[in-house]
Amino acid sequence: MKIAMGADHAGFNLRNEVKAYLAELGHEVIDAGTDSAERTDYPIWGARAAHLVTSGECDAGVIVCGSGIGISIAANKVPGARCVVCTEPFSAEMARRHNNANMLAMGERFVGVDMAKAIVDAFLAAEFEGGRHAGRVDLFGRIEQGEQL
Ligand SMILES: O=C(CO)[C@H](O)[C@H](O)COP(=O)(O)O
Repeated sequence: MKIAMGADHAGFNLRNEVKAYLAELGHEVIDAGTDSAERTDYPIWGARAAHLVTSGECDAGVIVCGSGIGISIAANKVPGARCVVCTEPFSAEMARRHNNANMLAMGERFVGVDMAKAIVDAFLAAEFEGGRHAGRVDLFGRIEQGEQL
């Protein structure tokens, strides 16, 4: 798969670890930055990674900040992004199976490297189930269009 990545300063180290892991697994990583551990603003990197996914350039995204929260909020402001913060693998699996999540966010201050790898494995292995879940995911798009459900 082609995977977009992004991180702020607080997610920089974990992003690098996960990036190397994804490459080991044979995935192609497009890194939206940041490029150093210098303090920066996570919305920039979440949005840049999200645009790589929603444009179709990448198949999925993995983004990291201190908690995973802020960068996921930023990513979810980009129409078409469905980003979830996960601290354990089962949430990552369910986010794919039921919610068709296309981006995973994690917090370097919350999860260690081994847990992050397990979360990524679960996220990438799971597939959207469609069926009754498809209509619900379609509603996300209608909300983005400004529709009041
Ligand atoms: O987790 C985050 C956003 O949700 C950021 O990484 C965190 O807020 C950065 O904090 P600081 O500037 O104190 O390093």
